[in-house]
Amino acid sequence: MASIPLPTPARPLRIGTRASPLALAQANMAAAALTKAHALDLEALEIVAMTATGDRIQDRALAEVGGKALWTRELDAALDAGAIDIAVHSLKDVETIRDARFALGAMLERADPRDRLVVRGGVTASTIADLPHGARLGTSSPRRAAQVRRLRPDLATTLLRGNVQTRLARLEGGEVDATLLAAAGLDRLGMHDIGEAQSTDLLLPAASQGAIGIECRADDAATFALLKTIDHAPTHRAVAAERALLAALGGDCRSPVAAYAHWLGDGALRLDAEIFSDDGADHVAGHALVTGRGDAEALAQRLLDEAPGSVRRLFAV
Ligand SMILES: NCc1[nH]cc(CCC(=O)O)c1CC(=O)O
Repeated sequence: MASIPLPTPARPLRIGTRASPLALAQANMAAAALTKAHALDLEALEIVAMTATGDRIQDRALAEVGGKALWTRELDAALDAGAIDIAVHSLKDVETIRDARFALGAMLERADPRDRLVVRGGVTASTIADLPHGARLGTSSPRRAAQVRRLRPDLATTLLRGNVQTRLARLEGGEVDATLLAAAGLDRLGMHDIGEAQSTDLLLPAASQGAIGIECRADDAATFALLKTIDHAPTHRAVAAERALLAALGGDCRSPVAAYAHWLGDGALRLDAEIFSDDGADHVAGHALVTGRGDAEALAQRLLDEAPGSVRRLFAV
């Protein structure tokens, strides 16, 4: 570790992030991990915030906007140009197949991977099953929409976009009766009391949910070595399995896919996955013990083999 050149106030490490409050909180977590691991001077790190395409578009479903890398394009360009040294991402929003110019040096320890159900004032429900008949649930996630339609075909799922604060404001404004948000995001914003966590048995999370990934340029060996020192290996291996499954399906964060890997008491890694048709009417679920990429890919293939056409048609395999 002594051989890794550390950033200094004279040559600070520039940490690139999106400018949303959640992204900034995550960038500060990455900075804190580096500071703690290496007793760095605070001025040895510099946060560089930028707006992503996905942050600018608020009125349409991102699935409709199309195109790739809605959350990463600006950070990728800055990293490639040398304007920043590392980029901190909500890994859930990052494409599974990345340009070879970038290397994922670290994942921070995963936070609570669950979704929380948040209801507006005047509605009482702690689970999806409790929601009043016909309630309107807003989400921008095709996965959450499909899961909710499957559990509660009577609910009206509508589009609700924007960052966490915007969604909560629109919920309180009465636009919808309920929404689902990642516990990790709420907690990182200090909103520990907002919403009720939903069991992963009923509502399997998205691949990478709750995981923060930190990338550097693939040819920047010193920064890669620095990131390695704050990598949380159990998180990295679990999340890599989820991402391998999603990649094998040809999916991304806009696909109706849920995948969650967690460590069992005996040291084995169990990967659970579900894939849905758009309307949530059809779905396939399965799980496997995984020791590497191949096992996750095999589970993806098994799910596709078992899936009805309505589900299979969504995936590019
Ligand atoms: N797609 C938006 C997004 N990307 C990551 C998070 C939460 C933080 C995380 O999962 O690590 C969120 C908000 C949400 O889904 O509620």
